[in-house]
Amino acid sequence: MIIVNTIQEIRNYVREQRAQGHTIGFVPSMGYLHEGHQSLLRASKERCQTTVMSIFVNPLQFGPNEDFDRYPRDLERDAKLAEAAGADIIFAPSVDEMYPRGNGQVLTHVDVEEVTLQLCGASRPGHFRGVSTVVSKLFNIVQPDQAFFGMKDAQQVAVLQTMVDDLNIPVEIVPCPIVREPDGLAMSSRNVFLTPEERQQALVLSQALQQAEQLVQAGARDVHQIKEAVRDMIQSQPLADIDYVELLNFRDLSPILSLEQPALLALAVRFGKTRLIDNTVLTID
Ligand SMILES: Nc1ncnc2c1ncn2[C@@H]1O[C@H](COP(=O)(O)OP(=O)(O)OP(=O)(O)O)[C@@H](O)[C@H]1O
Ligand SMILES: CC(C)(CO)[C@@H](O)C(=O)[O-]
Ligand code: BAL
Repeated sequence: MIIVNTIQEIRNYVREQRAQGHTIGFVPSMGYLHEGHQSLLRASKERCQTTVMSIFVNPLQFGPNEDFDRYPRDLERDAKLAEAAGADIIFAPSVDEMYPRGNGQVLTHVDVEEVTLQLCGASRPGHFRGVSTVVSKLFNIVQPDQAFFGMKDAQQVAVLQTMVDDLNIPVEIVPCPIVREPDGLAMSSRNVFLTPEERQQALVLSQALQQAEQLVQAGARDVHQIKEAVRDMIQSQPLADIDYVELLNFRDLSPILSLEQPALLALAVRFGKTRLIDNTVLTID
């Protein structure tokens, strides 16, 4: 597995691949890889001739009281998992390489409006500004044909799709399905922080989403009623502390009163110090 740390090296590599006529697939990540990341790499490998993965814990998208310092990191382990799933090269820059002005600072930001107002955009102020700024930098550095993102971060996909549309960035955003543990918990690098008891109670998230799917299948259309059923089920677990449960129009994340299709049912819930997100897209058959 080739690992490079500088912008110059990854640019040189991509230039060589392009000279051979290869298309470039790109999987941006913050590392500490799991099967979710590997599914993105496999999707890229299927569709593109060269697959670049970036591993960068981006300080710009973390709030002052969030978990930037304790975010799990293990590049050696990541390199093995990335190689097994088909990555050709890892770009793992330092904070100074990405932000040479120092202290993770930039004077230019990319701000996507409207689709950042709700969900994680509301509960993590500045988060999506950090995401869209670093992803536009990464797109400029790697210049991929296609970029692969997990639907676990459904709002992130909406924000980045809006960014590439509005700024005419020549990359296709490819959303990929959520990968779950056998018991239903959505895979996340942050799952390692859960105590066994929190891990057990966190199963309620996927169960509550499934229950909502069943309610809709049985004819429920009232958004308030569906959200309340999800909240009640999550709150039955004493360690669960709800940040949000929202049901929005899937296309533009605008509020809805009664179920339209497709609709995004998204939630963020804390278990101890660990904040987990999950979602499902509700459709009416
Ligand atoms: N369970 C999953 N299924 C599919 N894609 C995933 C999953 N988890 C993360 N991804 C995707 O992997 C990419 C990199 O995400 P990231 O490195 O932040 O991993 P993460 O596990 O989501 O971390 P965390 O949950 O701690 O934010 C993103 O596009 C994200 O949506
Ligand atoms: C897209 C991303 C790599 C930007 O730092 C991050 O938000 C993530 O891992 O989802
Ligand atoms: N996958 C989103 C990265 C974050 O939580 O900051």
